[in-house]
Amino acid sequence: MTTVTVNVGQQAYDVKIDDNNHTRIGDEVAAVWSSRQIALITDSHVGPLYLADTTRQLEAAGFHVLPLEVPAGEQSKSLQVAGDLMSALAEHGFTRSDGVVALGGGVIGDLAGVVASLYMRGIAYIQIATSLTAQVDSSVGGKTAVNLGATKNIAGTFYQPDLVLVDQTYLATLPDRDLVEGYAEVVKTAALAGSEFFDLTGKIRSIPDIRTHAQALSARAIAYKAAVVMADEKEAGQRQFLNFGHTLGHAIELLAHGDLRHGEAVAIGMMALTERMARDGISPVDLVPALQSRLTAVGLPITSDLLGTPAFFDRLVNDKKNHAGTLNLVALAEVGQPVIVPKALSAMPEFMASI
Ligand SMILES: NC(=O)c1ccc[n+]([C@@H]2O[C@H](COP(=O)([O-])OP(=O)(O)OC[C@H]3O[C@@H](n4cnc5c(N)ncnc54)[C@H](O)[C@@H]3O)[C@@H](O)[C@H]2O)c1
Ligand SMILES: O=C(O)C(=O)C[C@@H](O)[C@H](O)[C@H](O)COP(=O)(O)O
Ligand SMILES: [Zn+2]
Repeated sequence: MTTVTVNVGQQAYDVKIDDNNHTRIGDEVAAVWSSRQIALITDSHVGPLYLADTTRQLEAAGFHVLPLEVPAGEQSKSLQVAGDLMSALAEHGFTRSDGVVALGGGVIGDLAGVVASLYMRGIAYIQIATSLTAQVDSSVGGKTAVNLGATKNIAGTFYQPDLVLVDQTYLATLPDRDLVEGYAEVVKTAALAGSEFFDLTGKIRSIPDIRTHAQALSARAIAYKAAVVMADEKEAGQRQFLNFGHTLGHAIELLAHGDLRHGEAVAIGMMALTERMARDGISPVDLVPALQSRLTAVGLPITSDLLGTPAFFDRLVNDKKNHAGTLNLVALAEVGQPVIVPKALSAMPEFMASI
């Protein structure tokens, strides 16, 4: 068992990484919560696989469980779905003594986090991370979000969970494409963290390699992310680095209308920005093939026709690192040395013209 403790202000919680966690859910939840009602939120892919057993374990530990299932996929990250879930909690008499457990990937974690943070102005929250994205990134740090129309993660909160359970056993049922999308966030984190972690990703040459090393990748990625979040929970400074690849990536993700997963779009965003920054002497030239080799080894896309289109530039305005018309782009001066490169939004079309 690897335990990473995330200490933010007056609140601290554990991220527990172990391939037996899926059998210990009742005990682990009971160790942090006394008896209460639990809204167990999952999606239509994870539910049929794990909802019944998770419910059984929580009930055996003395909890009353309200299972709530939403359609799988990014479209469930909406105010409508969040509102429907909160209405269900109200109908079932949930109070501030009750809690929300997210059982799923990043979509369920982000959505259930919104529900937990808004219902009665905040009730307790636990994440059981079942996808690689959730196990290396989204379950930790307290960013919750839904999308509004064409804008990604535009409504949300910073709201930390009481516990995160990570168990690579769940990945056995995760389809390859969803696994690989999560791996893009691993490459992002490794490039930010430094050469030791980045060199490790250089040894991942196939999808089976990701599965073999998932636990080690998760432990390293979460340790790095936890340290960043503890230093800057609300993204006033260094937490912006975790957005490497996301400014361009989120724009592409939205314009692809579901054809690209989040991690795939982030992979494209990391590559496009690094190529451009290398040309300006901000990023080292050899970082371009190093990133490209890690991403393409597992089949991640590295470019898109959507980059540089007028619609693409229109989307950049909604990035949370846009301050009064200046975009704070995250680039790498070296592996392990992220830097902020401010660019006027109005200068972006010319800046990216040659990509
Ligand atoms: N809050 C954060 O810090 C943060 C960080 C990274 C990504 N995100 C968000 O996370 C989302 C992407 O996360 P994701 O890749 O987990 O997507 P996802 O939650 O949609 O999961 C991907 C697919 O895998 C399925 N799935 C999940 N676990 C499974 C399992 N064990 N077995 C079988 N199927 C399983 C899901 O049903 C879905 O179809 C995006 O919305 C992104 O914006 C948030
Ligand atoms: O935790 C963070 O901080 C991140 O930026 C992690 C990202 O991987 C994640 O996709 C996040 O949701 C993006 O946040 P946003 O603030 O750009 O919506
Ligand atoms: Zn991300």
